[in-house]
Amino acid sequence: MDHRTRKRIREAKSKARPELETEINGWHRFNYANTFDCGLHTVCDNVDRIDARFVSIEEFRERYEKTYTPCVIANDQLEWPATKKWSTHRLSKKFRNQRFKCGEDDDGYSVKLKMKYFAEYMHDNTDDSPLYIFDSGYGEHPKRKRLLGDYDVPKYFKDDLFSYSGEGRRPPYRWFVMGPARSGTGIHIDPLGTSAWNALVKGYKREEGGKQRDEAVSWFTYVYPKIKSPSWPKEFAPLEILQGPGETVFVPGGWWHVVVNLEDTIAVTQNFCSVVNFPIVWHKTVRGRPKLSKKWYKTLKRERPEVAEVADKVDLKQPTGFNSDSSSSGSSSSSSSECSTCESSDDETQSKSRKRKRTVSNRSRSITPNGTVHDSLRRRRSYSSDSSGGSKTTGRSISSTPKNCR
Ligand SMILES: O=C(O)CCC(=O)C(=O)O
Ligand SMILES: [Fe+2]
Repeated sequence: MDHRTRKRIREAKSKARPELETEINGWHRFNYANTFDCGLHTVCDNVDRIDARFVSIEEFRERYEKTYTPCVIANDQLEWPATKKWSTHRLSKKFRNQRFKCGEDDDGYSVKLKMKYFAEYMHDNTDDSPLYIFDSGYGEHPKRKRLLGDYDVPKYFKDDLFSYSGEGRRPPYRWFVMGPARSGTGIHIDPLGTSAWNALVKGYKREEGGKQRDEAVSWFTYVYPKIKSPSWPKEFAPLEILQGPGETVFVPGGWWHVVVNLEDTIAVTQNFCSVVNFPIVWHKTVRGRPKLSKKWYKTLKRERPEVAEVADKVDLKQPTGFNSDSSSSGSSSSSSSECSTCESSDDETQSKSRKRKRTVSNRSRSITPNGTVHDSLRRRRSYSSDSSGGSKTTGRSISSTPKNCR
C-alpha cells in the first residue's frame, strides 16, 4: 500500500469512526482479525431455499410475501453480467477514480473513498470492524450508474410502489454493497416497513450484534453465542442463513436482522413497497414522511387507483403492530454509515440523513469457503399476527436444509 493510499484510508477512517481514533489501538482493540470465529461449522441454516426458475411470482407471493416469511432465492442471478464483472479487481479498474460512500461522519455527511483505495484496503486490513461500501447514490451518478446494467431486479420484486412517489423524491432504496471480512450490518429493521432483497454476487458473510458498538462483528461475538446456548428459549431461536454467491435473500418488513461478511463480498440490495406490504408502508410513510406521502398519494390515485383505495382504508389512528422503533441503523460495520436499514422515526428528515441508533435487533449473514453466506433473522413477537413467525414451508422447488441445528 503506497503512501497516498494509506493517507486516504486513514482520513476516511478517522471521519467515519472518530471515536476509535481517540482510543488506544481503537481499530484493532479486539484483535478480531485473528480471533473472530466466523462460525462456519456451527451455523444453523434453517431458511427455505427456492429456485427462481421454478417458483412463480404468484407462488412466491402466497408462500413468502404474504406470510412475511424470509427465504433464500437461488438461480436468480444466472444472467447477470455482475457475476463476471463484479470482482474487486475488475471494479477497481472500471471505477478506479470513482468515489463510493463507505461511512458517514458525525454531522451526517458521507465519507467516500475512491474505488482504487478501497479495493486495496479490502485486501489489506486487519481492522476489527472494517469500513464497508454502502452506496445508494450510484444510480444517479454519470459513471457509477453503469452498475445498474449489471443486475436485474428479481421478478418477484418488480412492482415497487415507491416508484410512484418520484425517483428524485423517494427515500433511498438501492445500495451497492462491498466490504471485507468482518464488515457488516448491525442489528436493525429496515425503514418504513419496507421489505428487501439482498443479492450476494461475490463472497461470504456472517453477522453478530451487541451493545459494545453496534457492529455486526461484535454482535456475533457476544450475542450470538448466547442465543445459541441451550438455555436460550427455543421459541426465540433465530433464523440463520449462510448465504453464498448467487443467492438472494428476501427479508420481509419488520424482521430484525444482522449481517457479517466472512470474506470479501460484493452485493446489491433494494428495499421496496409492494401491494402486500403497502398498508404498513403507507401508514409509516404518512406518519414519518407526511409531505412525501401526499405527493405519492396523488400519483397513486392517477396511476394505481386500486392502491390509492387501499390507502384510503388504512386506519392511521391505529398502530401498525409492526416493528418500527428502537432499531439500529449501522448498515455498515462502522456504526455510523448510511444504510437501507435505519428504521424511520416519525420525522421527515429520516431518509436524507440516516440517523444512527443503537440497536436492539439484527440480521446476520456469513459466507463459507464453498460460497455460502450466513444470515440470521429474528422476528419480534409483536410483529404481526398473520405472520408465520419463521415457520418453514417446504414443497416443490423449495428445500430446507437444516445444518447443525440444535
Ligand atoms: O449486506 C448487508 O450488510 C446487509 C444490508 C441490510 O440489511 C440493509 O441494507 O438493510
Ligand atoms: Fe436490512
